[in-house]
Amino acid sequence: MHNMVTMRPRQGSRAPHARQSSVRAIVVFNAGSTSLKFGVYAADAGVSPELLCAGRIDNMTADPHFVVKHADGKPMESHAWGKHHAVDHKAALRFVLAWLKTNLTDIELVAAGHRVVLGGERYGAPTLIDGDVLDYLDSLAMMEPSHQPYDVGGARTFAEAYPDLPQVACFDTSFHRTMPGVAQTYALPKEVRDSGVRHWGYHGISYDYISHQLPKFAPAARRVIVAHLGGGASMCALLDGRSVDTTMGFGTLSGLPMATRSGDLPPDALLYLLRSKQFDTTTLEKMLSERAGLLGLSGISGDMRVLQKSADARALAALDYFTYAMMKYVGAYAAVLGGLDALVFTAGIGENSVQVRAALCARLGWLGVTLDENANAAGGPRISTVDSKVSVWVIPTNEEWMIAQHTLALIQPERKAPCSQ
Ligand SMILES: Nc1ncnc2c1ncn2[C@@H]1O[C@H](COP(=O)(O)OP(=O)(O)O)[C@@H](O)[C@H]1O
Ligand SMILES: CC(=O)OP(=O)(O)O
Ligand SMILES: [Mg+2]
Repeated sequence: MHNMVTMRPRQGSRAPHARQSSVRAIVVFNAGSTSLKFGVYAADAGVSPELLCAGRIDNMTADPHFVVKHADGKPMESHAWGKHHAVDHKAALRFVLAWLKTNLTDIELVAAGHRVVLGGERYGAPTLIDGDVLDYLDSLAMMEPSHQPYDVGGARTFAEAYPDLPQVACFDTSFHRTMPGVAQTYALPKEVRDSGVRHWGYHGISYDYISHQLPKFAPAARRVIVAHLGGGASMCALLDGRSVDTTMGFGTLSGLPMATRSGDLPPDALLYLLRSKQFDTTTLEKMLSERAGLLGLSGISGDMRVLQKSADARALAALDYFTYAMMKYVGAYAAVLGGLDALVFTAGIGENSVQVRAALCARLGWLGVTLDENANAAGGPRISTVDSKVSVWVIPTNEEWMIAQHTLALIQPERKAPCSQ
């Protein structure tokens, strides 16, 4: 075990011998739609990546907050920019790098790992990054414009600061390449399917992590649905730990309604909006990704914390719509799986919203789900009663740990990749 990382004193100079005792470490970045998360992990520790400190910049477009914690959860640093201030992903990553450089006296960075949402036809597994890889991943921004540019931009920004360090990209889409052909396909002519219009599926790094955690809690569960409910939200049907279907489709707008993203919308409605000239492709995309979903439905906010506190009927209607959409997919995926053994909630909303978990479970009584209200209020891990036919869990995701594991495995090929934390 390494000692807890130390913070450099704000005033005064670096300890003269800090370099000799420095800990070799990697930094991992996870750029989400509303946040930039990062983790610093020891590079030379045992088989499992050892966290040294972790942090995040949350609510980046409205009220950005920077928080860093030691591995044991003790606060290390916090900073707020103030309301109505926006921090973009490039500025956020630069801020984190500057903070690491200034404040961690005993860390020597040796590599970086990045979450990249879309790996395309070329990458079904994590890869070391070079200029050619970045150019290919950049070219996919045409398919997924809301995360891909700043995911790839993160690797480019890191390379500006540390041009000689290796970097690794881990893809959201990789985990879903186990889906059967029928679930990866849209009913389109071959030349269109061949141009990359297929059901990619996202949040795969998170599902991969959960698939390795769940057996510790529910070893016999074979037919599982995981609900990753964050700023972006999706559900995944897993059979024996492998993805067989998932709600996000070609890009990150489809499937469940999200904070500000529409979720499923019929193609004829999109054509109508373009044909009637209410929107062009740019304004349509902006509306569907920034003004739709829970924000569009409620007219109040896309932030679940705000909606849950509101007594406004529009907020209640938006919450109702959210759990209704989830219920429909649970029904569909129970059919795909031939039944259901376990349901897992994860990510910002899934881990924290007692209300959303209760509302979905209440809709799933027909499937044999019985909620334990006290356990739900306490945050789990098990939130279903002992006699519930389907066990229900709250398991915090850890995409950063998963990326750290892949990054270490690629920069140290002799290292044996463990399956679980
Ligand atoms: N206590 C809470 N109750 C309900 N929702 C919450 C709570 N804390 C965070 N959230 C929701 O979690 C979302 C962010 O989740 P996260 O997984 O971090 O998102 P992302 O990776 O997409 O940035 C926000 O939309 C926020 O509303
Ligand atoms: C893929 C995606 O939507 O990611 P996030 O939920 O982190 O925005
Ligand atoms: Mg996320």
